[in-house]
Amino acid sequence: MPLSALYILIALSAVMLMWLLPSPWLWLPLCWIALAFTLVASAYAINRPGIFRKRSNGQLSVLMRWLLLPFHWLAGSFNAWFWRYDATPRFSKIRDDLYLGSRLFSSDISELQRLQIGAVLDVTAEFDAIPMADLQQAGINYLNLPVLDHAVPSKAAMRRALQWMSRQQRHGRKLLVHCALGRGRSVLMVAAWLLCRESFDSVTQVLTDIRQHRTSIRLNRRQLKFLKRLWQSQELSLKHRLWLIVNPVSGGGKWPKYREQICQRLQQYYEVHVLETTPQKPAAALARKAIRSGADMLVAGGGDGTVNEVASAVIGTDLPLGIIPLGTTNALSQVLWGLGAKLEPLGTALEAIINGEQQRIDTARCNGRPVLLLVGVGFEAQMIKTANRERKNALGELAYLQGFWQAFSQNREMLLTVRLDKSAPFSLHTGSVTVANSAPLTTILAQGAGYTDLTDGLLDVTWLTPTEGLSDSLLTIAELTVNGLTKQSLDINAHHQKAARIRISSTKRLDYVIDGEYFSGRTLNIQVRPASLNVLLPTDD
Ligand SMILES: Nc1ncnc2c1ncn2[C@@H]1O[C@H](COP(=O)(O)OP(=O)(O)OP(=O)(O)O)[C@@H](O)[C@H]1O
Repeated sequence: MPLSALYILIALSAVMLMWLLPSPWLWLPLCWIALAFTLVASAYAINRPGIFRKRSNGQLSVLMRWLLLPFHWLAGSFNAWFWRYDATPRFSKIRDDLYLGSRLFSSDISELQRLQIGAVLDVTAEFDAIPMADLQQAGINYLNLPVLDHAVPSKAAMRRALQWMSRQQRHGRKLLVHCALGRGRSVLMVAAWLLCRESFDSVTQVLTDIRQHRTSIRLNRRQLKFLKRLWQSQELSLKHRLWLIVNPVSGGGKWPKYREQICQRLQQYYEVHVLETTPQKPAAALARKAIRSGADMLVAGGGDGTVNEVASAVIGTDLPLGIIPLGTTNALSQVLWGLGAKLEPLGTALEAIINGEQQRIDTARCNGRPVLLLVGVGFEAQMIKTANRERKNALGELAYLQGFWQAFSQNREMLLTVRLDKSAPFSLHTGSVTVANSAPLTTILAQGAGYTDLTDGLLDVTWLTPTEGLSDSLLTIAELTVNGLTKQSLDINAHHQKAARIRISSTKRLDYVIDGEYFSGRTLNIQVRPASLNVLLPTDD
């Protein structure tokens, strides 16, 4: 009987009991049982492991844990009963660097350490993993690929897990793949992994091989069919699938000039798919499409606006983001790669994508939109408004300089109410406020502290005291420049504070920019998202 049918039967039995038993005291638990099993049955019917809301740290959401408590109780009791009578060892060695096993508990950490396991792939959707802090303390990397019991993962999710396994292996880490009982879902992943890595004549052969090390393995018909289809269509390969999303008009149209060079180099290492943006097909939509198609890595080719849009699709996931700076200023790559971004932007970018390392960086959200660089109110917004596409095409970076100077000389002031974290709101009379997640030295208005840190889990708020006359404005610019060069805050006309949550409001409509794109509104709610984006950086050597 399919599991969805069994669960719906349990739900119906609970409803029947409610009808048969007159006691209202029993209605609440029976209602709970009926609801929990109906939800789980629907998730099984349409293969949606997301119902359990298992997060990337392996923990289930508190709400779903409680809502589905009757199901968890049944599943947990069944597994406990099964383990009691099952003679299969908890962990079976399949290869020197590969183990297959059943559900893990915190008490298993010492055994994992004894076996020198360095990475755990958990393919359950319905159970909490060992707390991340315990795994980290034991030096064990963790990935969850949520799959429902007796079901199969999506092809894209499976490819990502295989890439992760490949990375763990490259770093010399022994792998343990586990599900609840170590018989089905985890076997599917181990078989797929071995088919990628070694040479076999058939799926049956690889399963026979695994069975020699763990006799109790048992793929159901659906899992077997899934594996055979992947094997026959030659989709079990470890060549990374890279989606390059390019804005062809960024930087005055740099893409047509470099297209061949970029594609030729990347194709030596990746299966490359290119998608070009149009005003109707924005980069964010193309990035989401790439993820649905099974991308292992996304690369944004364009200016900071394009990078921001592509990043919006991968923030909060493990998918790595590469950047090819084809824009006018390319502020984010300046922050990430330092001088390399200016001296040899293309070479540095390709090197990072091909041989680079992944690093998690902070991002932020402003009024529901992602922020990689900064949110600017006042001068920054005026500057971006002046530096429109035509001016950027004609003048390049000078367009920004022209806009910056215009904004400073017009010196329009605003009256704002600002609240930093939980402190009391204060009124601010100013020409410029920036809230920066990251800003290179050239983003002068964000140099209140003289530097920004992409990994501190905080945002840098810089605001300027109103100036009177040109000489005063020049002194403010000089102060911000000195801050940036010395990484110190002079705190004369430019003031700075760090915060994780910022609210800026005004009685009038405000123009503001997010990563160089222009918006307007009365209130800005900005919040940092620590370590939420996985970017590719060149290695030190
Ligand atoms: N095919 C296209 N034609 C015209 N505009 C486009 C196209 N594709 C994307 N855009 C627009 O381009 C803007 C993003 O540009 P992007 O930031 O990548 O480059 P840039 O402006 O040259 O660089 P920088 O941000 O460094 O100044 C977005 O507003 C987006 O809507």
